[in-house]
Amino acid sequence: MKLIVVGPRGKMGKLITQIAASRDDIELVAGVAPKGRDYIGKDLGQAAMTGSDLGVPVVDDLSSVIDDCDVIIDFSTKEMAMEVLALALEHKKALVCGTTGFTPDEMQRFRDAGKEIPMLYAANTSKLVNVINKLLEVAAAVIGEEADIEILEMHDQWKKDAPSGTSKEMGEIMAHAMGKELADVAVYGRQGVSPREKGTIGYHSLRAGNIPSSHTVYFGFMGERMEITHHSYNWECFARGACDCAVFLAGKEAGFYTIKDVLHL
Ligand SMILES: NC(=O)C1=CN([C@@H]2O[C@H](COP(=O)(O)OP(=O)(O)OC[C@H]3O[C@@H](n4cnc5c(N)ncnc54)[C@H](O)[C@@H]3O)[C@@H](O)[C@H]2O)C=CC1
Ligand SMILES: O=C(O)C1=N[C@H](C(=O)O)C[C@H](O)C1
Repeated sequence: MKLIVVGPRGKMGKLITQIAASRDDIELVAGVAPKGRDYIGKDLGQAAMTGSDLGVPVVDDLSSVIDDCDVIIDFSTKEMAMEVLALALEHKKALVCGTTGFTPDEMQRFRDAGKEIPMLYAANTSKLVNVINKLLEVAAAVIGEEADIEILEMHDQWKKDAPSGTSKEMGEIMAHAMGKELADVAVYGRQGVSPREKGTIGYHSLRAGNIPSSHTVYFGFMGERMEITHHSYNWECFARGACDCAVFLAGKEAGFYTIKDVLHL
């Protein structure tokens, strides 16, 4: 499977390149970085610090290399991800997008892309987080209307979006399990009347230091509470999952896929 990595110097792009370079079932064909970076034209192995040259370049123009690949992995910015999506559609290439921070309309463009290309969107590519999502679905269906539900997510100080893509997905899963839409039940920050209406979902985002990613969902009852938590110690779990998603997508029919398809959840 021939792979292009967008943003190979980013936190995720670097790890994805390193993991892809170590796998027998992935052949890297290029990295794509922003114009003006001093590593444009250099070996992808140098840009992503894989420890040895990979014999393929970092370019600043995806369209110049896109026809050489089977799958593109994009963990970049919401602006770049939209450009990548447009080129993937034009060149009929499979795309794994793990970038977060999109509006509902932008998310719909990814779903629509599945009519023309193999498209996999995953706000979180950790296996454990996706297992947690199943637990949340069950918990919300059983106690969602009785509990005070609060999501607390923590990330590094550089993260551009809040709330995290994962917490939005967790909220959607719980809202749907209660037969509702997230937009109708999400409350951001501890504002307004207290206690809050049951069945609503409170959102809290912390940004500090270099915390890779933590998500905790609290289900508060009188006299007891339940917490469902995931902590990552670094970004490797997400990078491994992203490579698994790319291998899964290679050779697939056009369609909108999620990591649940990859993990059989
Ligand atoms: N789905 C998941 O499991 C995960 C998703 N993410 C998401 O991935 C995205 C990236 O996160 P990080 O790696 O932490 O960010 P980062 O800021 O470290 O990396 C972003 C990369 O995108 C590149 N980029 C920006 N504009 C570009 C352009 N025009 N052309 C080519 N490359 C461009 C930058 O050069 C940089 O290398 C964020 O949206 C984040 O929320 C992060 C971790 C896990
Ligand atoms: O930016 C990050 O770091 C992460 N972003 C994703 C998100 O927004 O949920 C996934 C994970 O939390 C790490």
